[in-house]
Amino acid sequence: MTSSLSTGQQTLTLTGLRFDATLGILAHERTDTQPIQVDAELNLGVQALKPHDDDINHVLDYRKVRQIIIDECTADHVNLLETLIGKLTQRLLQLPGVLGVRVKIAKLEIFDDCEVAIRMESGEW
Ligand SMILES: Nc1nc2c(c(=O)[nH]1)N=C([C@H](O)[C@@H](O)CO)CN2
Repeated sequence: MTSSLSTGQQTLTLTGLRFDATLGILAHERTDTQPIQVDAELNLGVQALKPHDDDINHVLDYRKVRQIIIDECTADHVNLLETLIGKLTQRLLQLPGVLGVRVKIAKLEIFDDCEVAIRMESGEW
């Protein structure tokens, strides 16, 4: 990694993004939506400490990342959390400038006594 007083390792994070999706193997999970929560970290690599032109067009807009997460997770029914997190990870790795992805997807209403979730780390970290 380049070491300089004018650069740093940058990570874009979206935490606690909640929305409804159709996901799971049970009969009601095929017909009804359920709440899920997505946490995502995108490794943007070494960046200037300050963007040189302060222009939204020259950074990865987190509004776009948020919408991609929602769209990817709500596009189709899938049986497994593992399938969903794989699809989402692949999509986020395609974004410009993204070197690595860490994603966690939690189903919020499966158990009363614990949260159930899956986490994936892929690419460069
Ligand atoms: N490893 C997994 N185990 C289970 C999943 C899953 O996606 N990955 N899903 C279910 C059901 O859909 C669950 O929502 C109901 O218990 C069960 N186990």
